[in-house]
Amino acid sequence: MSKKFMDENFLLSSETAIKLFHNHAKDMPIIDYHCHLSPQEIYENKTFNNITEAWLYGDHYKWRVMRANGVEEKFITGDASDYEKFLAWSRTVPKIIGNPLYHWTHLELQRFFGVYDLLNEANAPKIWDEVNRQLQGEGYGARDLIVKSKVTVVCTTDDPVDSLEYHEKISSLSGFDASVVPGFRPDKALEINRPTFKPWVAQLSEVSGMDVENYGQFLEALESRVRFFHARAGRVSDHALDAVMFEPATLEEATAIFNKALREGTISEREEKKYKGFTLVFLGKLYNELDWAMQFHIHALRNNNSVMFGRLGPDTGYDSINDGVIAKPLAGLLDALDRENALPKTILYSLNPNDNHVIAGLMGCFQGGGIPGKIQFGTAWWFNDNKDGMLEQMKTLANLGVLSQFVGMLTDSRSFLSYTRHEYFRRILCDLVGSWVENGEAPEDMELLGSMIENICYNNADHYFNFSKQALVTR
Ligand SMILES: O=C(O)[C@@H](O)[C@H](O)[C@H](O)C(=O)CO
Repeated sequence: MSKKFMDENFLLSSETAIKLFHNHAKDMPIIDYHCHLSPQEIYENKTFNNITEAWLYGDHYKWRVMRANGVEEKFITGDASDYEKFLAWSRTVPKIIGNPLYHWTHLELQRFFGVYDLLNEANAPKIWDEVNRQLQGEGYGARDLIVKSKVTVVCTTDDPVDSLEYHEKISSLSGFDASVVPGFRPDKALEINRPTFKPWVAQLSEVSGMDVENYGQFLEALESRVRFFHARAGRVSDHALDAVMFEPATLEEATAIFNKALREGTISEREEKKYKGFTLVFLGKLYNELDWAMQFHIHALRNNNSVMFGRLGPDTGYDSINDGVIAKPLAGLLDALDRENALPKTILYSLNPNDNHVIAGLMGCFQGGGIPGKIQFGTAWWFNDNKDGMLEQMKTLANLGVLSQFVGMLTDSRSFLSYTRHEYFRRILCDLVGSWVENGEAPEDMELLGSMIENICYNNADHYFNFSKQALVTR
């Protein structure tokens, strides 16, 4: 007898898993420590004219499967109407069984709108009307969805030159208890060989109010932005290391490379490794001083379709997974910081599951400082953000490290309806631990296991990130 589709025990295959989820995971609040939500939309409590706005305007996960199902771009990112785009998505959903979007779509319909129908083209008009009726009613603004999802912290992804005006405005809102904190994402400061570098250096000078005519001034201005973020409750950085490039370098070498890049525009691969090596160590030491967590998102292969990149820009569904050597350069980078007793709390994610054991093994080389889970193997990211990817990441972490110190899930999303990904993760986590109990691999000690589950769902992240409860810290 097959289980009912997505019932209250969805993904839970044992009595132990059911108890762990319903008694310990389900009602825990959420710290979403990495996402791409707009602080402005949060501040403005953005409402959605229809479900296409909320679901399809920025979600390249959906765009990819629509394309793979033969939907014309007109109905994805083109000039079709919102209703036509919703119909195109409704035709796609029955075809994506096995993809996590099939579950996420129905979880979001269930949890936010009380709709338990399977979305398809036939019932699309009815669901469109019902969901839009609710969206246009009370309680469906961006902030309402955050509160409804029991989110206590939203950590956005922000460029160092960002004014953070909306984070400041949100912090002065009364009656909105969630903290919306900035995440320091200095990719443009590191990507010295990209055309964005020189204009970004000029922007850095302008927003910091500091001359940036040499590398020393560049580092001073960059530091001023770290402290600007810190004063606004920023406590995490995030780096996209599409390739892990590290070579030890002196200040003089990094200075010469910086000047050459500004003067000539391009530098050699070795020079790039040295520049990134020195700059990442400089930033890592600063993160450590401020007790920030440093995140490395490794091995994305971005913007592979040059025609569509030219037409739509980045983060539009044309990225994939990079491969290459990360073990030695990553070890060198972490060791360079550790040697100066300045390795911050660090979370390592790789888009390439082949890196899982490399990361989980390396993680164990730099734990310490009395900080539980100081070095984290980050939750299954992007193309790994599915049942198999999550299980692989958690089993690898358990086998090579300490699963009970894991800081758990994040949405990494641009949609305010994505918080059900935390529920999805929590169900998979509880089923994994429950399976160990069923097999006699873990004791049926519900107090012990319940505490482990609650810690992974929330308490570990609360302790690890120590986000200021005070939304704006003037320090
Ligand atoms: O942070 C990143 O670089 C990626 O998460 C990127 O933003 C990507 O578009 C994404 O959202 C994957 O979930």
